[in-house]
Amino acid sequence: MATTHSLPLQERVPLNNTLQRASDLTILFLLISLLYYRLISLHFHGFVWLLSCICESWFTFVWILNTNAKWNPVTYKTYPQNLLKRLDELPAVDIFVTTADSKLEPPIITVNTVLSLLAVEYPVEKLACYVSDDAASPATFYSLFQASKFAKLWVPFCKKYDVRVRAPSVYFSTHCPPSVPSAVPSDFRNDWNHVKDEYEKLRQRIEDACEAEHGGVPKTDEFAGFSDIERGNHPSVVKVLWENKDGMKDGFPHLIYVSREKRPRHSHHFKAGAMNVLTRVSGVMTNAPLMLNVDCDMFANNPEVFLHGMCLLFGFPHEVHCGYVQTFQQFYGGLKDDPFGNQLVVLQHKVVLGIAGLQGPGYNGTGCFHRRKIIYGSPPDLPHAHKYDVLSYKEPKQVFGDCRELLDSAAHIRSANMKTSGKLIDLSNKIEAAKQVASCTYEFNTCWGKEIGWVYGTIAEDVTTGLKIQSMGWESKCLILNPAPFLGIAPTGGPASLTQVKRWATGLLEFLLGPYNPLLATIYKSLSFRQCLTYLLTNVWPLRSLFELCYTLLPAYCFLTNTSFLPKVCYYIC
Ligand SMILES: O=c1ccn([C@@H]2O[C@H](COP(=O)(O)OP(=O)(O)O[C@H]3O[C@H](CO)[C@@H](O)[C@H](O)[C@H]3O)[C@@H](O)[C@H]2O)c(=O)[nH]1
Ligand SMILES: [Mn+2]
Repeated sequence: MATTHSLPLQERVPLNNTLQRASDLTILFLLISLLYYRLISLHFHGFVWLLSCICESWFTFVWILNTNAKWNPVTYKTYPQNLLKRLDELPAVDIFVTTADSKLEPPIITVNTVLSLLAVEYPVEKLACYVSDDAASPATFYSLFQASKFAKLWVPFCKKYDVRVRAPSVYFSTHCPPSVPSAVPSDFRNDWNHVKDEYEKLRQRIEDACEAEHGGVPKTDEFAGFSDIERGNHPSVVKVLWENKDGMKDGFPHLIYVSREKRPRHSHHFKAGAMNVLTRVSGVMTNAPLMLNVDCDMFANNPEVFLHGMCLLFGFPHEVHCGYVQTFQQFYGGLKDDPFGNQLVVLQHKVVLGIAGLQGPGYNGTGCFHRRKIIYGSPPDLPHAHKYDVLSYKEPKQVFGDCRELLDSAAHIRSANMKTSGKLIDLSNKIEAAKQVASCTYEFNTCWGKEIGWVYGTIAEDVTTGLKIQSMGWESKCLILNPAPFLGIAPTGGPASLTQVKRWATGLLEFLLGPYNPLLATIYKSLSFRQCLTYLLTNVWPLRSLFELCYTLLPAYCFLTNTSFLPKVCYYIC
């Protein structure tokens, strides 16, 4: 009989793409033939010919990058039922949710994301949820405080009736209770009505607080420090909203609110800065060996997502094969047929599946499980990888900063220990250390944002951080589930779409020209060559518009100047 450890947790499934390969190669052959013809006949033609030759060379280059990225598509099947037999061995996970603006990201959205995460199927005593609020918004804090009370009702309800979508706003968007075969119908209907009423009250309270913002926040102890808080100028705020004190298995995970210190004229490094603060605060508080981070508008849509993620993280013979697990980014409530392409469907279904067959998907910034030790700069446990280990040539204090609790917790993680101490933690004892590591000046003269943590100096901190990890030799895996693991909100069009695209384009271009260039990572570090080409495919995306625009203007130009940029076709009639 198979022992529980020999049961597989995952299975690699290569996808057949013979037709796709044949058509990609045919197009490549045609492109090269055209280029050859252009080159040998260049001296018979003028400027237009040269310009089309340059554009077509670019298209051929991009086509090669595309073909490489799509060449080896694979998916992974995961077997959480085999993991459930090893429930006691599951590692702890710290969950990070980031929010930055209570107007653009209304607290009710953050609250739904948080509630969906508190209710996932995973041993609750092994989870802690940290919310970073870069706006230091009293309304967000108040909403989370109210949500922690509602969670006492919501989490048991979800588990009792095996609710599939655990974001209450989505679950209660249907007007009548769904049928639950295993429940007594009247019990279920009563519970459903009661929880729905309570959710409505919660929603109303949050709405009122948002309208009033400052005025709507009660003057009780929990809200101390919020009455006259200034968004860009305040000390660190760390508050435990809910502590699963006795490590109760039928409760729900710890919930902690964090708003890092902000001072004018002090660089805060946007989301990367927030993520590094969350890493340190959780390091001194719960120090789980794994971390999941999501944007505040991405709720957990599949309650088993953690179990599936663990199957990939621990389903391979060596840790190097899975440094992080990135879920597919999927969206809800978008426009039909996605006319602006905001939902990234082609990118994910064609390109990302192909990259999954190489060194693995890049990091997308949300819906990703990381090993904490990787964020702390540890290379995979392989003999040749140690030259990139930052700790091997620096004092821990120079790397992590001067906080005893953080140094101890980092040493524990770096010793490759997957187990937390098992002792019950008293979170209130850790608040002072947490505030210290969330201060503006903590990172001075440390490696945060450079060798360790989320990388600074770019708007696309996710791409750079993922590249840095893969440059150490780590592979990653892509988790695709049905129903989708997380669902987010994509801009539907208009200025919001353009702002997002402009930001991504700037970030990707900076990245191509900056020190974290994938070519350098392949030459000097352990990024594989084909993986480097996949990074180039996304990096050159902002430049593509120049060549595409130029090529589309050529016909009009030729028409006006009575020239031609296309080869003449001669027909011989026999
Ligand atoms: O100073 C900041 C700025 C942003 N955020 C949070 O970062 C997340 C992403 O920011 P958003 O403005 O929503 O950017 P998007 O373009 O929607 O995000 C995509 O692109 C980002 C940059 O590449 C990634 O970090 C994200 O995970 C990815 O979903 C949100 O939760 C924000 O609340 C902060 O916490 N602090
Ligand atoms: Mn967003």
